[in-house]
Amino acid sequence: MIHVTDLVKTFHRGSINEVLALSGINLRVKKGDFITVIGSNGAGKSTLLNCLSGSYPIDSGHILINEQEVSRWPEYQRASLISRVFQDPLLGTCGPLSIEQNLALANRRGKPHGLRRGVQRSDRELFRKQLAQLNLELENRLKDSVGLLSGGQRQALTLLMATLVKPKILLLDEHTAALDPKTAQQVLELTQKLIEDQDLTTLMVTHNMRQALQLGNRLIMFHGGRIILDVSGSEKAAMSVEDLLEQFYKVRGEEFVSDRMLLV
Ligand SMILES: Nc1ncnc2c1ncn2[C@@H]1O[C@H](COP(=O)(O)OP(=O)(O)OP(=O)(O)O)[C@@H](O)[C@H]1O
Repeated sequence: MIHVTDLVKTFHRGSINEVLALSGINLRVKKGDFITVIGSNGAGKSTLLNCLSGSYPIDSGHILINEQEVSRWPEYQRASLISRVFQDPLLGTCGPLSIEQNLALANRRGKPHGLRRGVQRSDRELFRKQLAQLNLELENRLKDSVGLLSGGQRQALTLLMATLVKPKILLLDEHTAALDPKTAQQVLELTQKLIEDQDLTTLMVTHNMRQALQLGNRLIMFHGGRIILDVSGSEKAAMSVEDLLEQFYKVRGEEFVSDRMLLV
C-alpha cells in the first residue's frame, strides 16, 4: 500500500541552521495496517506525515502508494488518497460554515466538481446517520455553524469528515493531544471504531506510549530522523511501556527524552 524508500528530508539546506529531519527512511505499510508512531522531541514523526501528504517536498527517495510513485505529486492531488487530522481541532473544519456544509465539502472529496450546489436532501439523511454514531447529538444540529462546537465535538466531526469518503490512507498527528483526558478518550474510541469499520490504513502519531501500545497492529519509534524500532503483532501486544523504554536505551545508549511524551 505505502512503500517509502531512502526518504531524506532536510530543512534550511546549506545554511548553519540545517536540520536533517529524515535520514533515509525505509517503510512498507500493508493495506489495513494501523501503525502507531512515537518518538522523542524533533525525531521526525510529523515530518514523515508531512512528506507523505505532500505538505513538504522531499530531498530524495521514493514514496509509492499502491505501486504508484507520488513523491512529486502536489498536496492537493495526494488529498484524493490521503486524509489528515491534526492536533488543532480548528484545522480540519471551517468554523463559519454549518455542520452540513462542512460534511458536504468532505463528501465531495475525489469526486468531479460539478455545478450542483448546496446540500441535497439525500445528503442530509446520510449526514444524520453518520453523525448519530458520534453520540454527541450533532445529528439534530445540522444547520449550526461549526464555530459553535466544543474542541472535542469539532475533532470528532473532523474525524468523520476525514473518513466520510473512505481514504486510502488516514494520517493522524497527535489528534487528541489538545483535548481534555475524557474528551480525548472519547475521540480515541471513535477513531478506533472508524478505522475498524472501514479497515483503514492508518498512521497515528501519539505522545502517549500506553496508547501507542494499546492501539493498532504495529508500532514504530523514531529517533534522530530514523526508525529505531518497528514491532507488530504478538511482539507488540506483549510489550509494556518499560519494554519500550528499555528498547530505546538498548538502541541509543541513552535515556528517552521528550517533554511531551506520556509514559503512563
Ligand atoms: N518547517 C520546518 N522548518 C524547519 N525545521 C523544521 C520544520 N519542521 C520540522 N523541523 C525540524 O525537523 C526536525 C523534526 O521535526 P518534527 O516536527 O518532524 O519532529 P517530531 O518527531 O514530530 O517532534 P515533536 O514530537 O517534538 O513534535 C526537528 O529538528 C524540527 O525542528
